[in-house]
Amino acid sequence: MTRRCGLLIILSSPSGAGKSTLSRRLRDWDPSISFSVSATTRTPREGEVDGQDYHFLTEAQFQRDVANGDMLEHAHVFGNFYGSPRGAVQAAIDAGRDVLFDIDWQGAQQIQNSALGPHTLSIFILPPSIRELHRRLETRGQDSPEVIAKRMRKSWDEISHWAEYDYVLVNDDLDETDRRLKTIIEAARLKRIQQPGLNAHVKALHSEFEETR
Ligand SMILES: Nc1nc2c(ncn2[C@@H]2O[C@H](COP(=O)(O)OP(=O)(O)O)[C@@H](O)[C@H]2O)c(=O)[nH]1
Ligand SMILES: Nc1ncnc2c1ncn2[C@@H]1O[C@H](COP(=O)(O)OP(=O)(O)O)[C@@H](O)[C@H]1O
Repeated sequence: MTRRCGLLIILSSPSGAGKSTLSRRLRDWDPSISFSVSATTRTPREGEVDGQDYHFLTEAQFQRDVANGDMLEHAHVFGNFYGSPRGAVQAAIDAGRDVLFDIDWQGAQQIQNSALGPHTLSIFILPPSIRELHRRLETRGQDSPEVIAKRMRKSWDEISHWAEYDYVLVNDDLDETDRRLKTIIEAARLKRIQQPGLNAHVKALHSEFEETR
């Protein structure tokens, strides 16, 4: 039987709109979803664990991985490099698991345009307002005022790609956004391409039909 290639679930949003929060909730809801731990050259935030939140690399290490073809996609965001290590994604795909990516629009485009494109499910998270986006970055309390200002300046660059995604959610009420996100994933899992076992099932139905008519 054809092996199932899981869904590649891509979440993008301007910084602070809530994708890390939603991504954590998704993984609690279904631990079989494999989170693609990105590599980055940015400095770890307080509480971030290497290998869990990100693989924190030097720029030389990052560029070496890119040159070796070890990044499925990569991009320069807010002055740092970010990329999705290919090996872990391939291992999850080989195990038939869904993979969750928290990446920017550049990474989303690269995966959508690759051979894996037909298996992607892309979701863009919009904030309810720019003012609320700013408030969330401030209340998250993890970035300096300069870093927050930079992310706010760049927010429109990200938002302007909203229409390139399969689904768009306005993350106003967190529980409601979370519920909608799970509904989208449940529906995508029922797409024909996600159920290769259907071919065998329909074949069996056909044999039975021929025998009984
Ligand atoms: N292309 C790409 N973007 C990434 C990757 N990992 C994170 N990003 C994006 O980089 C941006 C900054 O991420 P981060 O520094 O964690 O800040 P945060 O979004 O405010 O939590 C966000 O838009 C992420 O989606 C990756 O592996 N590839
Ligand atoms: N719907 C929401 N309503 C209010 N606060 C939210 C909501 N979603 C996320 N937050 C908060 O906003 C801040 C930024 O969220 P986060 O998930 O870190 O964003 P991102 O990963 O997109 O940068 C966090 O403090 C988070 O708890």
